[in-house]
This record gives sequence, structure tokens and C-alpha cells, in this order.
Amino acid sequence: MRNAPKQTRRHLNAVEELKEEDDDFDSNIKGIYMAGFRRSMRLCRRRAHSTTQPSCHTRCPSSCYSALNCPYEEVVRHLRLPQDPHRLIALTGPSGVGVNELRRHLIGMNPSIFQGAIAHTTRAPKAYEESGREYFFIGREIFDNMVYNNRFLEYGEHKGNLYGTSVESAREVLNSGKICVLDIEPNAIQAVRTHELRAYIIYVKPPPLQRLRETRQDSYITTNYYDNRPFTDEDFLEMEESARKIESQYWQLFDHVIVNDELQDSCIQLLMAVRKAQDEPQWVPATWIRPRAES
Ligand SMILES: Nc1ncnc2c1ncn2[C@@H]1O[C@H](COP(=O)(O)OP(=O)(O)OP(=O)(O)O)[C@@H](O)[C@H]1O
Repeated sequence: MRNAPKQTRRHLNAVEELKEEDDDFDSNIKGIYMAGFRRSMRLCRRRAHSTTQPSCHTRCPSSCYSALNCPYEEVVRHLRLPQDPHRLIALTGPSGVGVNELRRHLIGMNPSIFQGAIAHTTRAPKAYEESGREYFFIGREIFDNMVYNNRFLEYGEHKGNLYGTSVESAREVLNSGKICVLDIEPNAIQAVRTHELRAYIIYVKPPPLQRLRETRQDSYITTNYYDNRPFTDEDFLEMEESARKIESQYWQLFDHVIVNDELQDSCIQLLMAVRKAQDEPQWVPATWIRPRAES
């Protein structure tokens, strides 16, 4: 689509406008409700990647302490106690690598254990939608207020509507005893690495180019024009370039890396990583265990 001639592009823009109502990703997959799994949010993120002016924003952790700016971070070995809430699982990676696919599979494997966080939006609900099920439908003023009060882990604008994942939504899943599984942009990692959410960060890495070509033969990439189309080599190269940038900036914050080659293998690796995160001792920032030592 990036190379579409002007005439085609104009036509695509018109199609895009006509399809404005179809912004969201299918919310009910095999009878399992996928709260928080939304194409609109992903498209908003993708646009942020392609411009220098980010349209997605993330929350500054309460202390604004940044492990990114600090060459060393004090860590301690920590085992979650059975009575403690689960650690949040945050999946991240370059666009198109399969972050959502893996998240969807994980939740689908056992929806009574894994759950996404319900997002907030300022867009109007559709006839079949209920606030608190597909989204929390709120007015712009309330949304702005939530932004002002630092209540979103990340938020962004898409087609004039605001979308965001709140700390409370994630907390609610964790407090219910389930494991909250989010897909986030790398720049939101800091927002979930908190004493409360204790996020376990899983980076989804693309396999080498030849394996991308082989494994994605029958896969489709979601474009900004809402038409799913087969992957091209240009998409793969873009994905690799994006992966390089993400890795150079965030590698030290990843708890686990999954090379998303064969989907089935990746799903098994993901399940094992999630179990380890919850049930085995892990290195975590010392400030999570002794919050006061942070200042
Ligand atoms: N291991 C894999 N093998 C084959 N196809 C895959 C694999 N992983 C993901 N896919 C397919 O690649 C496409 C893009 O995956 P997905 O939508 O999960 O990307 P993403 O990382 O969430 O990126 P974005 O947020 O930009 O959509 C989907 O069609 C998905 O089914």
C-alpha cells in the first residue's frame, strides 16, 4: 500500500472513511471474549511508529525512575508467594511479528486463567456493545481527566477517538486472581514495570528473513487500510529494522525472548515462560520488594 499510485491512494482513503464504523477487531473468537484486544489500538500504535510525532502516550511510573536511563539497576531474586496476585504478562515486539496472535492463543488456551484488560474509549458504542464488556465507553472529558491523573498505562488517538488501557483495568484482572496479559508498545514497558503490576516482559522477536518468508506464506498483515493482505519482503525488512531499534533500546528490560518462528512452538514457549514467571524465582528490581529504597 505504501507504493500505491496517487489515484489508488485517494480511493483507499475514501474506502477508509467509509469503513470508519468497522474500526474494531473481532471481539468474539471461538466463543471466547477477547477484551482489550483491539485493532483500533494497534493501528493507532502503528501510525505512531511511522511518524516522528508520537500519537500514543504512556504513563510515567509513579516515581519516574527509569531503568532505561540508568546503566545499572539493583535486582533481587524473588519468588511470588501463592497468596500474592499474579504478575502481569506484557508482550511486546515489532509490528506484525505476532504479538497479538500469541496473546490470543494464550488467552484462548485457558480463558479462566488468562485475561486481557478492558480498554477505555471515547468512541460511541455500537448497538451490540456494552460498557465494561467490549470497552468502557466514556466521554472525552473523563478520558482527559484520566490522562491528567496518570491513570493510563498507554493511550492513543485513532480516527478522532481516544483509546487507552488503564491501570485499574489491569489491576481488576489481577485482583480477580487471573493472569492479566497485555500487548504493549516498547515505550510502555516502564509503565508496567511497577511494584504493583510486577510485569514480566516477553519480547517477541522475528526469526531470520528466510524463516519469515516460509512461516508467513499463508498469513496476512493488517494494514491501515483495513484490508488484510499477504506479507511482502518489504514488510519483513521493516519488521527486522524495527526489531533492531527496539532491541538496541529496550533489551535490558526483557525478562524473556521468544523467536516467533513456528507458531505452535512459540505458543508452547510462551506458556512455559508464563508459568516460570509466576511460579519460579525471578530477578526483579529491588524497588519492587523494598519500594522505599527507590528514592
Ligand atoms: N509464527 C507465525 N507463523 C505464521 N504466521 C504468524 C505467526 N505469528 C503471527 N502470524 C500471523 O502474522 C500476522 C500478524 O500477526 P499479529 O496481528 O499478531 O501481529 P502483531 O505483532 O500484533 O502486530 P500489529 O500489532 O501491528 O498487528 C497475523 O496474520 C498472524 O496470524
